[in-house]
Formats: sequence, structure tokens, C-alpha cells
Amino acid sequence: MDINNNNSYNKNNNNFVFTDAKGNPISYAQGNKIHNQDELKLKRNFKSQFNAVLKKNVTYQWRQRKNNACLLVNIIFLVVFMCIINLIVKVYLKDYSTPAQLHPYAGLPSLYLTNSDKCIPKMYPESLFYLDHVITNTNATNEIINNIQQSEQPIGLIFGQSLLGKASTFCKVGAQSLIYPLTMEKIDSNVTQLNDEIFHSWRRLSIMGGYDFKSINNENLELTIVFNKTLTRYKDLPTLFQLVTHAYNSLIGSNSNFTSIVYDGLRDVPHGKIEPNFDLVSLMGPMLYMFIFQMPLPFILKLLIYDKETKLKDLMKMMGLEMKTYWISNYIVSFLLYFISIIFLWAIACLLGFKMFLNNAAIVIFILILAFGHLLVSFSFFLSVFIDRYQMGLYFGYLWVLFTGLFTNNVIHDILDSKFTPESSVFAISLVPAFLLYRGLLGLQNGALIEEITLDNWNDRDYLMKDVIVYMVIEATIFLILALYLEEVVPSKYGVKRHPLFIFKKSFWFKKFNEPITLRPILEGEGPDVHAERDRILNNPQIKALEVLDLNKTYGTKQAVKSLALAVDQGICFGFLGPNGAGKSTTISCVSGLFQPTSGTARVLGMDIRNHFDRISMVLGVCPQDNVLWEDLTGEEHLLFYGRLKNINGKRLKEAVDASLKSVYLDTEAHKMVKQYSGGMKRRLSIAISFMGNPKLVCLDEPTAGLDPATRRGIWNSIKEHKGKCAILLTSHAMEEVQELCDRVGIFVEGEMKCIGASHELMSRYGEGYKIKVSIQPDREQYVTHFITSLVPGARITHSMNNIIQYQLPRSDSVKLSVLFREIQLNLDVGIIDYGISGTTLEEVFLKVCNKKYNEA
Ligand SMILES: Nc1ncnc2c1ncn2[C@@H]1O[C@H](COP(=O)(O)OP(=O)(O)OP(=O)(O)O)[C@@H](O)[C@H]1O
Repeated sequence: MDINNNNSYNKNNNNFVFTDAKGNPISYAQGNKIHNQDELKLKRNFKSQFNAVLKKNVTYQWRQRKNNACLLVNIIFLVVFMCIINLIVKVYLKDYSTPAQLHPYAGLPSLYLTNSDKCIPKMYPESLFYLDHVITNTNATNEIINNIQQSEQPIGLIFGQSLLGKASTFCKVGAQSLIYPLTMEKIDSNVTQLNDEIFHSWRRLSIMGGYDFKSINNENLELTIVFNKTLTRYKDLPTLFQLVTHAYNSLIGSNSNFTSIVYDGLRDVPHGKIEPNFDLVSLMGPMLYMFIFQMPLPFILKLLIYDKETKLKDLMKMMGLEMKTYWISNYIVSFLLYFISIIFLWAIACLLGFKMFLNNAAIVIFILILAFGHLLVSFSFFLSVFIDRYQMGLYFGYLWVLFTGLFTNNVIHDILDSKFTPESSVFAISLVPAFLLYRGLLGLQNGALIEEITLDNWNDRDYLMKDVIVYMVIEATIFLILALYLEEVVPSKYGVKRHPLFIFKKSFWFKKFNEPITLRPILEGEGPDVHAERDRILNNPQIKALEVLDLNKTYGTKQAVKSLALAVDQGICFGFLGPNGAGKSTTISCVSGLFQPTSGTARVLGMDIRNHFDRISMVLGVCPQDNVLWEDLTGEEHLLFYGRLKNINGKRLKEAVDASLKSVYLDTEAHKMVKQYSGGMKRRLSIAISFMGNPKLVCLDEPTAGLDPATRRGIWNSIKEHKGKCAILLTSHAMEEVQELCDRVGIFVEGEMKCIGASHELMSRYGEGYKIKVSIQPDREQYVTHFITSLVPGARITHSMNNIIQYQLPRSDSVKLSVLFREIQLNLDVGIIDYGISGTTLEEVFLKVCNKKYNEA
């Protein structure tokens, strides 16, 4: 098959070799040039991979629709619950509207002294008076008036926020002036004009109140205090009266002939008809919406952790998926999960007339929703680093929503509401996404109760919405960067993590320039065939499917792989044998890019895994030890996904998937979801996945472990179908499987390759010779043994029971099978009923190599 004018693709002895015009083998990595058309497919295609992950995620989420519907049901439940209560309260409040008043009547002033611990926060000295709620005709009122009037020093007063709103202030004992509760401004209009003006603009709520000084001289202080009841939320401002009188008294000082105060009382500003403005949803809003806005968190955590827990993320990575594409696609799906639920909430809220959503500019609400969405998703990414089980993620998510909701309502609300809270505390609180959301929701609430938030006023003192949104964007960015960094370094059950300072290492930034590693020609203590393997790698210029060059892998203090040297030719199936814990899976994980070798490296088709893993993964297929599948996707959907990862699209993809399903006998089960598959079917699907996209090297980690003989044979057939088209690295504990499938075998013990070669070579090299099993007549053991040892000197009994004896013949060229057969056949009368001769099995070689190791130890 000519690829282009210069290069060709030859198939010799089942070996596929890319060669240049002169017939020299070429590596995919050589010179960073594209050598042939096929090589183009080595490049990861962002569009194709993004399409694959997005389609898979959307299909998977659609299958999770029952679970996802819970999210919407939770939202509906909370909203409907609030609506019902709101409705009941509104019906009850219907008769409480206040008619329009151009000249509202004056009311009685009153004062309330409290300096008990109960009402005064401990931080205030007891000599300060705290003025807040209004109670008329109490002794406390008289007491405070007396105190104020008789005091020679200014009296310390604290005005409760509920009395004066945000304009309240606080005056220390000994201060020169008493208090400046409201900004004073002289208005050049008389009371009537002022009344008219206020009456027409009272809804704009810009006037908090005023003093009307009717007559002021050394003997008289006549004033009216006007205040805006709507703005001050139904609180009287009686204290203003006292303040002004006292201030006046202080001002005129000892010259005072102050004899009378004409008191006109307090009255509301002129206003139009006031309907009861009670909106429970707005009042409860921040807390209610806290729950709703954060409700997607557990669902997003589940989505992120599931792939990690089930090792699907690792497999996708090994099969060529670029992590950047994975994160972007997951980010989008998570964001959509949040966004759809919040838009749904918005729609319901508008339908039901919730003021927080209706009385504020839609653009401001939309920006807040977007900003918090990004923060929530980034925060979920961050949390997912520390959680290994998706069930745990779900529980944690729900607890977080509940806890932050309740905590905000009971603690954070008070802290944020107090004007004594220093900016630094507000900043610290804002670092927690849930509390920052609360600040944003408080802004919306204030907008609903005071004045619509628009892009013009969104950073006014009462809303600070712009600040909140900027905080959200900054925090989202920080959480995302932290998540991506911690994902690489925080220890977890899955995958091997990097050094915390990896970004400061040169190899991180310049990994394309990792020095080539030359295999050591000889290593002390290695057997002759392992030496020969090193020679083969060093002296054979042909590009191999896989070359492992002095690969070491250490987990903490455990050295799992020790200076492994191995080459697998193209088109060859290499069997990797070894006892449990020998390091076979670790080798596959290093070769397939899941783990970074501690030292040494591997080359796939001439490309170094340290420098070209992005290309290697496109020609790599992996079937891990456990089935790593999405339970809620069908077999066909799995293959479509992995096919797209490998840049196969359109008609070719459909054909490849059909062929793949057929090759593992799953074509009739293609549309069943994996959760309905049996263990054998899942295993067959895993194998089909590993061969998807015509990989050049396939790693099969115990492909038939735990399967019945019939299924095992089926899987062997599918592997045989692919054999020759690519190199296969197969680990197994089943000797007959290795004998059946593998051209070469390596036995690996405690991280070291002990022997390597074709199975028959190993059997003859490590085998002890032939065995004869004879069935004898009773009491003839002595005669038969004499006969066998006379025939083959050195033959010894290895097993004798129930007149069946097994003899081990010495390993010697002098033992000729044909002679043995003939002699036994002629001398059956020594007492032999039946007999059989067998050679050394691979299992015996395996046991011998392993036992040798253990005996040495
Ligand atoms: N993530 C890990 N962290 C620490 N040690 C590990 C890790 N993975 C494997 N090991 C250790 O490394 C050694 C080799 O393990 P590996 O899984 O590669 O063996 P194996 O030959 O595949 O075994 P098996 O046949 O049982 O699958 C074992 O001692 C194992 O305990």
C-alpha cells in the first residue's frame, strides 16, 4: 500500500513496517514530520474528541433523566411550598392597605431604652443607650428623656439599624456632637411645596425624612419631623426629636432661657396608596434561593466523580482522549445541568410573580446566574479532587447545600447585616461560594424591596451586585486553576500523582525535549535470554511496536517494575506471565501512559511515551483488568464514542462499529444497555473497545479472567481475528490461553523479567523432560519401575496412587520418543495396562521459574 511517493507500508511475515523510499524503517516520531497519510490520524482532533465526549455525556445524562428530574422536582417543591404560604399571608393582609395621604397625621413619639444584655450586643459599653424598637408610654422612655436632658455630657446613643435603616450611626460617649442620623439638607421650599413634591415622588423612595423647624429661638424650639415610613420599613423615628432638642439645647448652652418645646409629633411623608408589600418569597428569598441555586451541586459532583471512581477517565485518557477536551466538555455539561435548572426556576418565579425576579432588571439577574454557575461548577471541580466515591460526593453535596443554607440564615445573615462587621470579615465570608451567593441574593432582595437593580445602580451601597459578580468570576477562576492543579498532585486511590512542585520542573515545560534513553547492554544477574532480548533491542534497527527501555516504577518504597527491557514486534502477540503482584499491570499502565515511569521509558512505534504520548494514545488500545464501562450506555454507544476519539467519523464509524460488534459476537446485543450485559458480554465489549480504531499496539490485561470456557474460547477467537494486524501485549494467569494466543512469552516475577522467548523455547529450556504416566496391574509397581529405569536410566517416580504411576524422565537428548513408545508397547506384560507420554507444559515452566525465585528468596 503506497502511502505517498516516498514512503510505503509493507506487510512481511505478519509484521507491519513503515518504510521510507529506500526501505529503511521509519518512526512516526522521526523529525516531527508527517511521513504518510495514516500519520495524520495520530494527531488528536479536538473537534472530533469534543464531539465524542459531548455526545456521550448528553446521552448518559439523558439516561439519568429520572435522577436529574429530582433536581427539578426539588426546585418545584421549594417554590410551590413558598407560594402556598405566600398566598395564605397575602389573603390575610388584603385589608391592610393604607390610603393615600397628602398630610399625614402626626403620631406620638416614643423612646425605648434598653441596656440589658438581651438586646445590647456585648460589644457596646453599658453606658451607651441603644434605641431601636418603639414602645410608647414606658418608664424607660421617660428615663432616657431625663437622662438626655439632664446630662451635662453628650449622651452616647446607638441607633439600631431597624430604627434608622442603613443610615443609622453610632456616637461614642464624649463625642462633641451627638449624632448625625440622617444627612441634613436645607431645602428652599416651604412645607406645602415639599409635601407636594414628596407626594408625587414618594415611590422613588429617595427622601428618608426631614425636619421642619417652625420656630427656633432661645426660648422656643418648634419642629416637626417628617420621615418616610416606607423607606424605614414601618419604624418610627421618635428619637430624632429628642436628638434635635438636645442638640439645640447644647448649642445655645448656658445662654439658654429654654422654657418650652412645642412638639408636633411625628408623621409620615405624604404618600400615595400603600398596598401591603408583604412578599414572603422575597423575605425568605435569599435562603430559599440559596437551596435552589446550589441544588445542582450534588448532581455535578456525581457526574465528575463517577468517571474517576469507575476508572473511565483513566481509560479514556489511555485511549487517546486529551484531558483538556475532557474537562471542557464536563464543564459545559455541568454548567448546562445548573443552567437549565435555574432558568426553569426563573421561569416559574416570573410566572408566579416572585418580586426578586420581577422587580429587578433581567440582565442583572442573568449575569448573576451566569457568574454563580461558573463559580458552582469550578467549586464542584475543586471538591471532586478530594472525593473518591460518587455516592460520597452526592451525600457531601446535599449536606453542603443544607448546611450552608441554614448557617447562612442563622449566622452569616446577621454578620453581613451588621454595619459593624469589618470589611475584612465580609471579604473572608465572601470566599465561600455559598455565602457569596447569599450576598448576591441579598442584593436582589433589596432590589425587590427598595428599588429595581439595573446596570446603573447595581453597585449601590444596598446591592453591591457588581462587586459580588466580580468576586464570583475571580473565585471561579481560582477554584478552576486549583482543581486542575490539585487533580495532578493530591493523592487519591486512582492514578499516580505528580510531585507538588511539578510545574517548576523543566521536564513539565519542555517535555518534548526529554533526552533519549539508551538501553543498558547488560545488567548484572539477568538470565541469558533476557540479555539476548537487550541485544535484540539494541542491534535491530527495525521499528518495533513496543520497546521497553530499562523501565522502573516505584510506588513509595515498593519497586513494582525493575529495569524491564522488552521488545514486541509489529504483528506479534506477546504473553506476559507472572504471579499476582509481579508488576504486569503496572507495566501496562506505564506503557499506556496512565502512570509515569520512575525512570526509563518505553517507545511505541519508535515514539517515546514521555514525548509523544498524545500521538501514541491514538494508536493504542487498552483492555484493563476490570471492565471499565458506562452502565447506562449501550454497547454500540461505547464503540461509537471510542471510535470518535480515534478520529473515525461518518459512514466509516458506523461500519467500524458494526464490524467490531460482530467480531465479539455482540451484534445482536448492540442496543442493550451495559447494565443488562452478562460478565462475559461486558468482557467482550471491553475487548472490542480496545481494538476500536485499528490500533497498532493493544494491551489486554487478563482478558478472560473469571469467564467460563465457552466465553473464553469466543474471546480467543476475537483476539485471533485481530492478531497480525497489530501487536498485542497480553497478561494472563491462564497458561493454555498464552499457549493458544501468544507468539512470545515473558515470565515476570517481583518486577523482574526472568525469562523470555517463544513458548516452545521456554518449555525446552526450562522443562525437565518428558513424563510417562502408566496404569499398572495391582502389585506390579516394582516390575514396571525396574522396566522403565532400565529403559531410561535416571527416570524417577514423581507420583504414585491407585496403581497409577508418573515417571519424570531426565532432560536428555538420548531419550527418543519413538524408541520409548516401541519398547513399552512390546513389554506391556511387565504389568502395564495403559500408558501416556507428555512433554513439559508452560505451567511447569512458570512454576519452576517462580519457585526458583521464591526458593532463592
Ligand atoms: N497504585 C499503587 N500504589 C502502590 N502500590 C501499587 C499500586 N499499584 C500496584 N501496586 C503494587 O505494585 C506491585 C505490582 O502490582 P501490579 O498490579 O502491577 O501486579 P500484577 O502483576 O498486575 O498483579 P495481578 O496479576 O494480581 O494483577 C504490587 O505489589 C502492588 O501491591
